[in-house]
Amino acid sequence: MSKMLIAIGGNAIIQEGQKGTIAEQKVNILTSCEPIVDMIAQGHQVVVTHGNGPQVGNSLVKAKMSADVIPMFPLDVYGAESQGNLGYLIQQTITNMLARRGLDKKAVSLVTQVQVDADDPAFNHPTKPIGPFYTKESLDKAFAEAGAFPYVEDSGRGYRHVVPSPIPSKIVEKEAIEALLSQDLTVITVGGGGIPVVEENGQLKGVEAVVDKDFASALLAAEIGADYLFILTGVAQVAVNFGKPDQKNLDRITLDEAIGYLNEGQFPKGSMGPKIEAAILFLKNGGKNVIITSIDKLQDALEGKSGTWLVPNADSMNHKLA
Ligand SMILES: Nc1ncnc2c1ncn2[C@@H]1O[C@H](COP(=O)(O)OP(=O)(O)O)[C@@H](O)[C@H]1O
Ligand SMILES: NC(=O)OP(=O)(O)O
Repeated sequence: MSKMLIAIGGNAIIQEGQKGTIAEQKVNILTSCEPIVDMIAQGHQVVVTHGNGPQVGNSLVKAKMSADVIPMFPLDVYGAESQGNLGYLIQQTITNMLARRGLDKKAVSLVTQVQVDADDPAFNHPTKPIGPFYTKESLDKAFAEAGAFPYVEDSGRGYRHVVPSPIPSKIVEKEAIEALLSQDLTVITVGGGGIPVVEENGQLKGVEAVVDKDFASALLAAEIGADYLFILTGVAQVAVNFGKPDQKNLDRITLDEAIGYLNEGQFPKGSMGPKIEAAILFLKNGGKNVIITSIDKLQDALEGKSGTWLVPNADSMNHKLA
Protein backbone atom coordinates (compact mmCIF):
# COMPACT_ATOMS: atom_id res chain seq x y z
CA MET A 1 0.00 0.00 0.00
CA SER A 2 1.19 3.50 -0.76
CA LYS A 3 1.38 6.85 0.99
CA MET A 4 -0.64 9.44 -0.95
CA LEU A 5 -0.66 13.20 -0.58
CA ILE A 6 -3.67 14.74 -2.31
CA ALA A 7 -3.79 18.52 -2.74
CA ILE A 8 -7.19 20.02 -3.57
CA GLY A 9 -7.16 23.49 -5.17
CA GLY A 10 -9.16 26.28 -3.58
CA ASN A 11 -10.65 26.90 -7.03
CA ALA A 12 -11.89 23.30 -7.09
CA ILE A 13 -13.85 24.00 -3.89
CA ILE A 14 -15.31 27.31 -5.11
CA GLN A 15 -15.56 26.84 -8.87
CA GLU A 16 -15.72 29.37 -11.70
CA GLY A 17 -19.04 31.23 -11.69
CA GLN A 18 -19.93 30.14 -8.13
CA LYS A 19 -20.46 32.62 -5.29
CA GLY A 20 -18.90 30.31 -2.70
CA THR A 21 -21.93 29.42 -0.59
CA ILE A 22 -21.38 26.63 1.91
CA ALA A 23 -23.87 24.51 -0.08
CA GLU A 24 -21.70 24.89 -3.21
CA GLN A 25 -18.49 24.18 -1.31
CA LYS A 26 -20.03 21.09 0.35
CA VAL A 27 -21.02 19.64 -3.04
CA ASN A 28 -17.56 20.30 -4.48
CA ILE A 29 -15.88 18.77 -1.42
CA LEU A 30 -18.18 15.75 -1.64
CA THR A 31 -17.20 15.22 -5.29
CA SER A 32 -13.50 15.68 -4.45
CA CYS A 33 -13.61 13.25 -1.56
CA GLU A 34 -15.24 10.30 -3.36
CA PRO A 35 -12.00 9.08 -5.07
CA ILE A 36 -10.02 9.99 -1.94
CA VAL A 37 -12.25 7.73 0.13
CA ASP A 38 -11.76 4.98 -2.48
CA MET A 39 -8.02 5.21 -1.80
CA ILE A 40 -8.51 5.09 1.98
CA ALA A 41 -10.83 2.09 1.54
CA GLN A 42 -8.14 0.34 -0.52
CA GLY A 43 -5.82 0.70 2.47
CA HIS A 44 -3.61 3.55 1.27
CA GLN A 45 -2.31 6.04 3.83
CA VAL A 46 -3.79 9.40 2.82
CA VAL A 47 -2.90 13.00 3.62
CA VAL A 48 -5.20 15.70 2.24
CA THR A 49 -4.10 19.30 1.76
CA HIS A 50 -6.20 22.09 0.32
CA GLY A 51 -5.97 25.59 -1.09
CA ASN A 52 -7.77 28.62 0.28
CA GLY A 53 -7.23 31.30 -2.37
CA PRO A 54 -10.92 32.04 -3.05
CA GLN A 55 -11.93 31.54 0.61
CA VAL A 56 -9.23 33.66 2.29
CA GLY A 57 -9.74 36.39 -0.30
CA ASN A 58 -13.50 36.35 0.31
CA SER A 59 -12.87 36.71 4.07
CA LEU A 60 -10.71 39.72 3.35
CA VAL A 61 -13.40 41.35 1.18
CA LYS A 62 -16.00 40.72 3.89
CA ALA A 63 -13.70 42.14 6.55
CA LYS A 64 -12.97 45.27 4.51
CA MET A 65 -16.67 45.86 3.95
CA SER A 66 -17.44 45.66 7.68
CA ALA A 67 -14.24 47.32 8.95
CA ASP A 68 -16.22 50.28 10.32
CA VAL A 69 -17.95 48.06 12.87
CA ILE A 70 -15.70 45.00 13.35
CA PRO A 71 -11.89 45.28 13.54
CA MET A 72 -9.95 43.66 10.70
CA PHE A 73 -7.60 40.78 11.51
CA PRO A 74 -4.15 40.16 10.01
CA LEU A 75 -4.07 37.90 6.94
CA ASP A 76 -2.44 34.97 8.78
CA VAL A 77 -5.48 34.84 11.08
CA TYR A 78 -7.84 34.68 8.07
CA GLY A 79 -5.60 31.86 6.78
CA ALA A 80 -6.08 30.00 10.07
CA GLU A 81 -9.84 30.63 9.82
CA SER A 82 -9.91 29.08 6.33
CA GLN A 83 -8.05 26.01 7.63
CA GLY A 84 -10.74 25.64 10.28
CA ASN A 85 -13.68 26.12 7.90
CA LEU A 86 -12.42 23.89 5.12
CA GLY A 87 -10.77 21.35 7.41
CA TYR A 88 -14.07 20.92 9.24
CA LEU A 89 -16.04 20.41 6.01
CA ILE A 90 -13.48 17.97 4.57
CA GLN A 91 -13.03 15.92 7.75
CA GLN A 92 -16.77 15.62 8.24
CA THR A 93 -17.30 14.62 4.60
CA ILE A 94 -14.57 11.96 4.61
CA THR A 95 -15.56 10.54 8.01
CA ASN A 96 -19.24 10.32 6.93
CA MET A 97 -18.31 8.62 3.66
CA LEU A 98 -16.15 6.09 5.49
CA ALA A 99 -19.01 5.39 7.91
CA ARG A 100 -21.42 4.85 4.99
CA ARG A 101 -19.02 2.22 3.67
CA GLY A 102 -19.01 0.55 7.07
CA LEU A 103 -15.38 1.46 7.73
CA ASP A 104 -14.34 2.32 11.27
CA LYS A 105 -11.87 5.03 10.22
CA LYS A 106 -11.78 8.80 10.67
CA ALA A 107 -10.31 11.96 9.20
CA VAL A 108 -8.94 14.79 11.35
CA SER A 109 -7.74 18.26 10.42
CA LEU A 110 -4.77 19.93 11.99
CA VAL A 111 -4.17 23.67 12.26
CA THR A 112 -0.74 23.80 10.64
CA GLN A 113 1.94 26.48 10.49
CA VAL A 114 4.71 26.65 7.92
CA GLN A 115 7.91 28.54 8.45
CA VAL A 116 8.95 31.16 5.89
CA ASP A 117 11.93 33.50 5.66
CA ALA A 118 11.21 37.05 6.91
CA ASP A 119 13.55 38.33 4.15
CA ASP A 120 11.83 36.42 1.33
CA PRO A 121 11.68 38.87 -1.61
CA ALA A 122 8.07 37.69 -2.16
CA PHE A 123 7.01 40.10 0.62
CA ASN A 124 7.79 42.98 -1.75
CA HIS A 125 6.32 41.32 -4.89
CA PRO A 126 2.79 40.00 -4.36
CA THR A 127 2.00 37.15 -6.79
CA LYS A 128 -0.66 34.98 -5.11
CA PRO A 129 -4.17 35.59 -6.53
CA ILE A 130 -6.92 35.37 -3.90
CA GLY A 131 -10.63 36.07 -3.63
CA PRO A 132 -13.19 36.78 -6.31
CA PHE A 133 -12.54 37.18 -10.03
CA TYR A 134 -13.33 40.75 -11.11
CA THR A 135 -14.10 42.16 -14.53
CA LYS A 136 -12.33 45.46 -15.29
CA GLU A 137 -15.55 47.31 -14.42
CA SER A 138 -16.22 45.46 -11.15
CA LEU A 139 -12.56 45.98 -10.19
CA ASP A 140 -13.08 49.76 -10.38
CA LYS A 141 -16.18 49.37 -8.18
CA ALA A 142 -14.22 47.24 -5.66
CA PHE A 143 -11.47 49.88 -5.51
CA ALA A 144 -14.08 52.55 -4.82
CA GLU A 145 -15.59 50.44 -1.99
CA ALA A 146 -12.47 48.98 -0.35
CA GLY A 147 -9.51 51.05 -1.57
CA ALA A 148 -7.06 50.06 -4.32
CA PHE A 149 -5.17 46.76 -4.02
CA PRO A 150 -2.53 45.05 -6.18
CA TYR A 151 -4.05 42.71 -8.78
CA VAL A 152 -3.22 40.47 -11.76
CA GLU A 153 -5.10 39.03 -14.69
CA ASP A 154 -5.52 35.34 -13.75
CA SER A 155 -5.30 32.82 -16.64
CA GLY A 156 -8.03 34.44 -18.74
CA ARG A 157 -10.55 34.12 -15.89
CA GLY A 158 -10.58 37.78 -14.74
CA TYR A 159 -8.68 40.05 -12.38
CA ARG A 160 -7.79 39.08 -8.80
CA HIS A 161 -6.22 40.65 -5.75
CA VAL A 162 -2.62 39.44 -5.22
CA VAL A 163 -0.78 39.06 -1.91
CA PRO A 164 2.79 38.00 -0.99
CA SER A 165 3.47 34.27 -1.20
CA PRO A 166 6.80 33.36 0.44
CA ILE A 167 8.34 29.91 -0.04
CA PRO A 168 7.74 27.54 2.90
CA SER A 169 10.90 25.96 4.33
CA LYS A 170 9.57 23.88 7.24
CA ILE A 171 6.29 22.27 8.29
CA VAL A 172 6.12 23.21 11.98
CA GLU A 173 3.69 20.42 12.94
CA LYS A 174 5.36 17.67 10.85
CA GLU A 175 5.81 15.30 13.83
CA ALA A 176 2.15 15.72 14.79
CA ILE A 177 1.10 14.84 11.21
CA GLU A 178 3.22 11.67 11.32
CA ALA A 179 1.84 10.74 14.74
CA LEU A 180 -1.75 11.06 13.44
CA LEU A 181 -0.92 9.00 10.33
CA SER A 182 0.57 6.29 12.49
CA GLN A 183 -2.83 6.06 14.27
CA ASP A 184 -4.45 5.13 10.90
CA LEU A 185 -6.15 8.55 10.65
CA THR A 186 -6.56 10.45 7.39
CA VAL A 187 -4.92 13.81 8.04
CA ILE A 188 -6.06 17.14 6.57
CA THR A 189 -3.16 19.53 6.93
CA VAL A 190 -1.24 22.54 5.53
CA GLY A 191 -4.61 24.00 4.52
CA GLY A 192 -4.14 27.12 2.42
CA GLY A 193 -0.45 26.25 2.21
CA GLY A 194 -0.18 26.45 6.00
CA ILE A 195 -0.27 29.56 8.17
CA PRO A 196 2.93 31.48 7.36
CA VAL A 197 5.11 32.14 10.40
CA VAL A 198 8.64 33.40 10.96
CA GLU A 199 10.92 32.50 13.84
CA GLU A 200 12.31 35.30 15.98
CA ASN A 201 14.51 34.43 18.96
CA GLY A 202 13.05 30.94 19.12
CA GLN A 203 9.46 32.23 18.97
CA LEU A 204 6.98 31.85 16.10
CA LYS A 205 5.08 34.85 14.77
CA GLY A 206 2.43 35.00 12.03
CA VAL A 207 3.14 37.07 8.90
CA GLU A 208 0.72 38.56 6.38
CA ALA A 209 0.91 36.33 3.33
CA VAL A 210 -0.74 33.31 1.69
CA VAL A 211 1.60 30.39 1.07
CA ASP A 212 1.08 28.43 -2.11
CA LYS A 213 -0.47 25.12 -1.07
CA ASP A 214 1.30 23.32 -3.91
CA PHE A 215 4.73 24.27 -2.51
CA ALA A 216 3.70 23.38 1.03
CA SER A 217 2.22 20.08 -0.24
CA ALA A 218 5.39 19.18 -2.17
CA LEU A 219 7.54 19.99 0.86
CA LEU A 220 5.34 17.86 3.12
CA ALA A 221 5.15 15.03 0.54
CA ALA A 222 8.96 14.89 0.43
CA GLU A 223 9.30 15.12 4.23
CA ILE A 224 6.87 12.28 4.95
CA GLY A 225 8.16 10.17 2.02
CA ALA A 226 4.89 10.14 0.05
CA ASP A 227 4.82 7.75 -2.91
CA TYR A 228 2.37 9.87 -4.90
CA LEU A 229 1.62 13.58 -4.95
CA PHE A 230 -1.75 14.39 -6.52
CA ILE A 231 -2.51 18.02 -7.39
CA LEU A 232 -6.23 18.44 -8.12
CA THR A 233 -7.19 21.61 -9.94
CA GLY A 234 -9.57 23.10 -12.51
CA VAL A 235 -8.17 21.32 -15.60
CA ALA A 236 -7.87 17.62 -16.46
CA GLN A 237 -4.39 18.06 -17.89
CA VAL A 238 -1.47 20.45 -17.99
CA ALA A 239 -0.99 21.97 -21.44
CA VAL A 240 1.63 23.80 -23.42
CA ASN A 241 0.43 26.87 -25.33
CA PHE A 242 -2.50 26.91 -22.90
CA GLY A 243 -5.56 28.76 -24.18
CA LYS A 244 -4.05 29.22 -27.67
CA PRO A 245 -5.27 27.57 -30.89
CA ASP A 246 -2.25 25.23 -30.81
CA GLN A 247 -2.77 24.13 -27.15
CA LYS A 248 -1.34 20.65 -26.56
CA ASN A 249 -2.33 18.66 -23.48
CA LEU A 250 0.43 16.64 -21.84
CA ASP A 251 -0.08 12.99 -20.80
CA ARG A 252 3.32 12.28 -19.27
CA ILE A 253 6.40 14.43 -18.83
CA THR A 254 9.79 13.84 -17.28
CA LEU A 255 11.46 16.10 -14.73
CA ASP A 256 13.76 17.56 -17.43
CA GLU A 257 10.84 18.23 -19.78
CA ALA A 258 8.94 19.97 -16.97
CA ILE A 259 11.96 22.19 -16.23
CA GLY A 260 12.28 22.96 -19.97
CA TYR A 261 8.63 23.98 -20.36
CA LEU A 262 8.78 26.04 -17.15
CA ASN A 263 11.84 27.93 -18.44
CA GLU A 264 10.00 28.54 -21.74
CA GLY A 265 7.34 30.40 -19.71
CA GLN A 266 4.55 27.87 -20.42
CA PHE A 267 3.13 28.03 -16.88
CA PRO A 268 1.97 31.37 -15.39
CA LYS A 269 2.97 32.44 -11.88
CA GLY A 270 0.06 32.23 -9.45
CA SER A 271 -1.77 29.43 -11.31
CA MET A 272 -0.09 26.48 -13.13
CA GLY A 273 3.47 27.75 -12.47
CA PRO A 274 3.57 26.89 -8.75
CA LYS A 275 2.08 23.43 -9.42
CA ILE A 276 4.87 22.57 -11.86
CA GLU A 277 7.52 24.08 -9.59
CA ALA A 278 6.10 22.07 -6.70
CA ALA A 279 6.16 18.89 -8.82
CA ILE A 280 9.80 19.60 -9.74
CA LEU A 281 10.67 20.16 -6.07
CA PHE A 282 9.09 16.82 -5.08
CA LEU A 283 10.76 14.86 -7.92
CA LYS A 284 14.15 16.45 -7.16
CA ASN A 285 13.73 15.40 -3.52
CA GLY A 286 13.29 11.76 -4.46
CA GLY A 287 9.54 11.75 -5.22
CA LYS A 288 8.48 9.28 -7.90
CA ASN A 289 5.05 10.33 -9.18
CA VAL A 290 3.14 13.58 -9.43
CA ILE A 291 -0.30 13.58 -11.02
CA ILE A 292 -1.97 16.87 -11.95
CA THR A 293 -5.63 16.55 -12.89
CA SER A 294 -9.17 17.66 -12.08
CA ILE A 295 -11.37 16.08 -9.42
CA ASP A 296 -13.67 14.42 -11.94
CA LYS A 297 -10.73 12.88 -13.81
CA LEU A 298 -8.86 11.53 -10.78
CA GLN A 299 -10.16 8.00 -11.24
CA ASP A 300 -9.21 8.02 -14.96
CA ALA A 301 -5.82 9.49 -14.07
CA LEU A 302 -5.18 6.62 -11.64
CA GLU A 303 -5.78 4.21 -14.51
CA GLY A 304 -3.38 6.17 -16.74
CA LYS A 305 -6.27 7.41 -18.95
CA SER A 306 -6.17 11.11 -18.04
CA GLY A 307 -4.27 13.69 -16.05
CA THR A 308 -0.66 14.71 -16.54
CA TRP A 309 1.86 12.41 -14.88
CA LEU A 310 5.23 13.93 -13.98
CA VAL A 311 7.96 11.38 -13.40
CA PRO A 312 11.74 11.47 -12.74
CA ASN A 313 12.84 10.15 -16.15
CA ALA A 314 11.76 8.29 -19.29
CA ASP A 315 12.38 4.89 -17.61
CA SER A 316 9.61 5.62 -15.11
CA MET A 317 7.05 6.56 -17.76
CA ASN A 318 4.69 3.63 -17.33
CA HIS A 319 3.76 4.07 -13.71
CA LYS A 320 0.38 2.86 -12.57
CA LEU A 321 -0.94 3.07 -9.06
CA ALA A 322 0.93 0.63 -6.82
N1 LIG B 1 -0.26 25.59 -19.06
C1 LIG B 1 -1.42 25.40 -18.42
N2 LIG B 1 -2.01 24.19 -18.46
C2 LIG B 1 -3.19 23.98 -17.82
N3 LIG B 1 -3.84 24.93 -17.09
C3 LIG B 1 -3.29 26.16 -17.01
C4 LIG B 1 -2.06 26.44 -17.67
N4 LIG B 1 -1.75 27.72 -17.43
C5 LIG B 1 -2.71 28.23 -16.65
N5 LIG B 1 -3.65 27.30 -16.39
C6 LIG B 1 -4.83 27.58 -15.52
O1 LIG B 1 -4.37 27.38 -14.20
C7 LIG B 1 -5.48 26.87 -13.43
C8 LIG B 1 -4.93 26.24 -12.15
O2 LIG B 1 -4.55 27.27 -11.27
P1 LIG B 1 -5.47 27.72 -10.04
O3 LIG B 1 -6.91 27.75 -10.45
O4 LIG B 1 -4.88 28.96 -9.49
O5 LIG B 1 -5.19 26.53 -9.06
P2 LIG B 1 -5.98 25.92 -7.81
O6 LIG B 1 -6.79 24.80 -8.37
O7 LIG B 1 -4.86 25.43 -6.95
O8 LIG B 1 -6.79 27.00 -7.16
C9 LIG B 1 -6.15 25.91 -14.39
O9 LIG B 1 -7.48 25.65 -14.02
C10 LIG B 1 -6.06 26.69 -15.71
O10 LIG B 1 -7.18 27.55 -15.84
N1 LIG C 1 -3.14 28.78 -0.72
C1 LIG C 1 -3.35 28.32 -1.98
O1 LIG C 1 -2.43 27.93 -2.69
O2 LIG C 1 -4.67 28.35 -2.43
P1 LIG C 1 -5.23 27.97 -3.87
O3 LIG C 1 -4.89 26.56 -4.15
O4 LIG C 1 -6.70 28.18 -3.72
O5 LIG C 1 -4.64 28.92 -4.87
